[in-house]
Amino acid sequence: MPHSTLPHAPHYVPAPGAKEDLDYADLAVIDLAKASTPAGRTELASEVKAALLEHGFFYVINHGYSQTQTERMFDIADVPFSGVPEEEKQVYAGTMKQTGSYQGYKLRQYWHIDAGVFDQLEHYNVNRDITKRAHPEALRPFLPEIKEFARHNHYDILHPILRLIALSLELPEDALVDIHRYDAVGETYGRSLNIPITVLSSAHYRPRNRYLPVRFMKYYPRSEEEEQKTGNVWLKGHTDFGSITILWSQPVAALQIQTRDGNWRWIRHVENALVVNAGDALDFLTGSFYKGTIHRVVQPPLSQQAYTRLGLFYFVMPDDAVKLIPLSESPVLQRAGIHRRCADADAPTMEEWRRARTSAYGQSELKKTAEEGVEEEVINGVVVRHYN
Ligand SMILES: O=C(O)CCC(=O)C(=O)O
Ligand SMILES: [Fe+2]
Repeated sequence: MPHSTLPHAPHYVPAPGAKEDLDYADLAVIDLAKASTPAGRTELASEVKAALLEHGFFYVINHGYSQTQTERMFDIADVPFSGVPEEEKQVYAGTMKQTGSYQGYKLRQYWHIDAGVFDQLEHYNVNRDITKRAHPEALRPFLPEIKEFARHNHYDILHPILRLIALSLELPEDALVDIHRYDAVGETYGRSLNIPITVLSSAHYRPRNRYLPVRFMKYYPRSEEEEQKTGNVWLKGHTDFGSITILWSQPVAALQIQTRDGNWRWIRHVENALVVNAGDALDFLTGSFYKGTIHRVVQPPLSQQAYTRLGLFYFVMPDDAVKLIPLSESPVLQRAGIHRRCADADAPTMEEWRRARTSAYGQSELKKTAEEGVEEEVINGVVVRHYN
């Protein structure tokens, strides 16, 4: 589509880079341009393996979107927040607790953070059903571009990364691609491997998850009182629910990972790069060989505290019917030893895990543990921890 035909979106001006010298994590950079040849993929697979083992976070460059295309997506990402009246936002509010599913807005003050303080961030989750009434009016002109963005994330970024992860486990290249389909409408799958999934007949299987995993997210500066009561934590330490999360790097420093030695380190912004991290589903599928990485969001450093922070994400999950048990065919996992978080017979499907985690998040009662700042809850028989 030539640029002149695109609908106008006000330009979102991001904050300038952080001036402070922060304690940044040293993450590997995966150059996706090298993934076009078998030799390149072999090389990248070992880099991805090292990165997933060390931090569970890495950068991806050469992902196929130019700086201009990425900026345009950030402009669109701001529309649900700056371009939609508050009353209309209420109409499209999601019902996460009731349905265990993200759709539409998560409005501000929905999650309990700590000490009676609720969050100051909004997100807007896009669903696949792009019939007109499903989205606020201001967003409708951009639906074709959002759909194309989702398609690009799925086929041109996610699938190449999943091939590298499969190779790193010495599995057939498409082993993970096969359980992360874009359009899940009725077909059986898992053909290249004896993949541990619940195969439902195509006649009966209709995907219940109608939502594209695209998320726009905007954090607003908080009051001094809120900062104090929460120890500057904006979003508690957690692991993501899915297999991987693709975060489009943005300049406001606030995201931190908990390194394997227990320290919090900042994630540095890299212009037009992606920040990719492993979540619960990858942890289940690899018998904790690739662990979901704990991360949190805190108040930005002084030089960026006056700005909003706009995020753009693709939250990836295996198909709903996939049972989250280890890919025990992997010679790498066999050699490393497989650590199950629960017995295979009790393992949740992705749909069960997604719904249970979504409805509990920020709403459930958490129990303190013996460890300072660590709380936990039990979801589907599996212990889930939260870190302050
Ligand atoms: O805003 C960020 O940088 C991370 C947000 C996050 O961890 C999440 O939404 O799961
Ligand atoms: Fe997260």
